[in-house]
This record gives sequence, structure tokens and C-alpha cells, in this order.
Amino acid sequence: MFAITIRRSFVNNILKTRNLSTLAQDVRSDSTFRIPLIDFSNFRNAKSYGEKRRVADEVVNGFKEVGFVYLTGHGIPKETIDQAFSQSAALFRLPAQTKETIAWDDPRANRGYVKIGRERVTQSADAEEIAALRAQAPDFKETMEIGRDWDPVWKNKWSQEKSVPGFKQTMLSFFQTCHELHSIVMRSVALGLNLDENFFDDKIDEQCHNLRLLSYPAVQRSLLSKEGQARAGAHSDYGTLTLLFQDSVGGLEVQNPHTKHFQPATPIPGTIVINAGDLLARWSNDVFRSTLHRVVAPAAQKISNTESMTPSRQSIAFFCNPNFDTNIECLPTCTDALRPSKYDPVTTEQYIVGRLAATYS
Ligand SMILES: O=C(O)CCC(=O)C(=O)O
Ligand SMILES: [Fe+2]
Repeated sequence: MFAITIRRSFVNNILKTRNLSTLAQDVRSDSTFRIPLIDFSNFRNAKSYGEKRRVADEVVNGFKEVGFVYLTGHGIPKETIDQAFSQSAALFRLPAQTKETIAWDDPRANRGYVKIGRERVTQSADAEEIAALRAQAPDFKETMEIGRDWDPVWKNKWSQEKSVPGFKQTMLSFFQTCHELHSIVMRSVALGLNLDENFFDDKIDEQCHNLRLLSYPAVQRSLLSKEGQARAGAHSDYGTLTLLFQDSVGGLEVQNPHTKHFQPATPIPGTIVINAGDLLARWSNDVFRSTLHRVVAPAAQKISNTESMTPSRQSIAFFCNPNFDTNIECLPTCTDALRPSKYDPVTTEQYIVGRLAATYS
């Protein structure tokens, strides 16, 4: 169950070359490496194949070149997103002992509250190496992980209704909304890869996703300047797509794979950041990039002559996965005589659970 297949040489290379320094002033920008901004309403409301195809090509090019896109015209109302953010903030405001009663405890379930320091995201797949990193430089964040609520085996860990009234209902409905958007974006991916538009439909319909609420508390800047320390260390995501909703604080950075420099993914109001994950890169024979990203300290506020505070930040990530029993083997249009398939087939469950088991303490 915990077996994991990973590109070991790729991982080792990244670990050797990765720049672990994490303060925003390290960022050098490169104007040729830009996250494209795509108006997805042109796909959702398209009246012809040609209109759909134009957007699909933009989406696929974004994932090929950068691995990240900004989506506007996604159809999720601002009030829906605001409501999810305010309910998330209310959950994190609960006392630590209350949050501990719904603690995350099993990578197969991947549900519940994760306190600061428990997770250390990294590219390494080596449990010992990750444990050492976690001890030295844990991620400065707390999270709440939510899965499909009707899972036959794993139950979500809900706080008592009276502690955050409406939380469960808001999150279940947000989960459904994100699932629906992801399904349409995957249709654009299919078209852009010259597959039938509905190619992925029956491979991604069981909602094996993970809705993650993130809270990055205000922190003294000096604590984030330690070598290797970040709000979230450099990593790629594990699944197919991640829908990322961020507030206006900033700090998310994306690695330019050519220069290895990290560049800011500045919050743009009304947009959702979407990135391709490792499983989609693998499924597509590396036609898509699963780009490294991290969360660093944005501009800090001075609290004394020697110390400054980095403001708190909130985000919500919806990690999209294929059905757990979907066999991830090279997509038919991503291989030919000159591009043999690089990876052995693996099921979603084998891959994702293995990665999660290594990441948490
Ligand atoms: O909080 C963010 O902006 C990014 C979080 C992230 O990359 C993750 O949880 O995988
Ligand atoms: Fe991520």
C-alpha cells in the first residue's frame, strides 16, 4: 500500500540544486517566464469546437511551459470563496486542544487538523531525510484536510457544529464546487492534448480529492530566515491539478525550471491559480510540468529596531486526484516512436498514499 515509485535521480538532482533560501528579496524575476492569465469563461460558454479549442490550447500550453496558470472567468462566485475563507479562519481560531480532537492521523485517510511543524513538504521521498528536515525546519503553517464525505472507509473529522456553525456545510459545498470546476478544466486538458473531450470523465468522477485549508500565522521574520525554513518548503503537488485560492498577502513563488530562480505568483483578485501535479506530469509522459513552488515571507512589518513581523496569510488548496483505482499509464497522445513512455503504470492510490506517508510525522 505504501509502495512508491518515484524518479529517484530527478529527486536527487533537485535536492542538490535546490536553493533553500526563502526570503522574498532572493527572487530575481525573468520576464520571459510568466504565469499566463486565461479567461476560462470562453471555454465554459463556448458555442463551437474552435472556441473551446483556443482556450484548451492556452491551458495546455500554460501547463507545458510553466506548469501554472491563473484562471479568470472560472464561474465560482466571489461570495462562495469569501465564505470558505471566513469559515476556515473561524476553524483555525479554535483553541489548540479543540483542534487536537480532530487531528490528522493516517495518510490513507488524509483527513483532519495538522498543527504547525507536523508537515514538511519537500521533493524528497525518503522518510528519514524528510524527518531530519522536519526537525530542522518545519513548515510554518497549520492545515485542515477534508476528503469526500461519503467515503466507504475514511470519515472526515468535523469539529462540533456549535464550535464553528455552518463549517461542515460550507466545506462540503465548496468541495463539490471545486470538483465541478476541476472536471471542466480536465476537459480542456483533454482537448488540448488531442484526446476526446470526455476522455478523463470516468477516470476522475469519484471525487478522491483533498480540500486543504491553510493558515500561516503571523511570525517573526527572523524565524523564517533560517536556512531551509519557509512557510511552505519547495515542493511539487502530487495529484493531477491543484486549484489554489490565495488571499492578498502574497508569498507564493514558482520556480522557473530553466533558471531555477523562484518568481512570485502574485495574488490577482478574482483569479484561481491552477497548477499541474506530479501525477498529471507522469500521465502525460512529462509533456506537462509539475513545477516546484514554495511559500515565503512577504514584506514584513517592523515591530522593533531589530525585529519585524510577517503578516498572517490564508489560502485554500483543492488537490485533484483521479479515481483511486485509475491506472496512470502514459496518455495515448503523449507517446510515439520518438517518445517512448517513461514510467511504469501505477494506480492513483499507490502513488498518492506513498507520497503522503513520507511527508508527515
Ligand atoms: O498556500 C499556498 O499558497 C500554497 C500551498 C501549497 O503549495 C500546498 O499546500 O501544496
Ligand atoms: Fe503545493
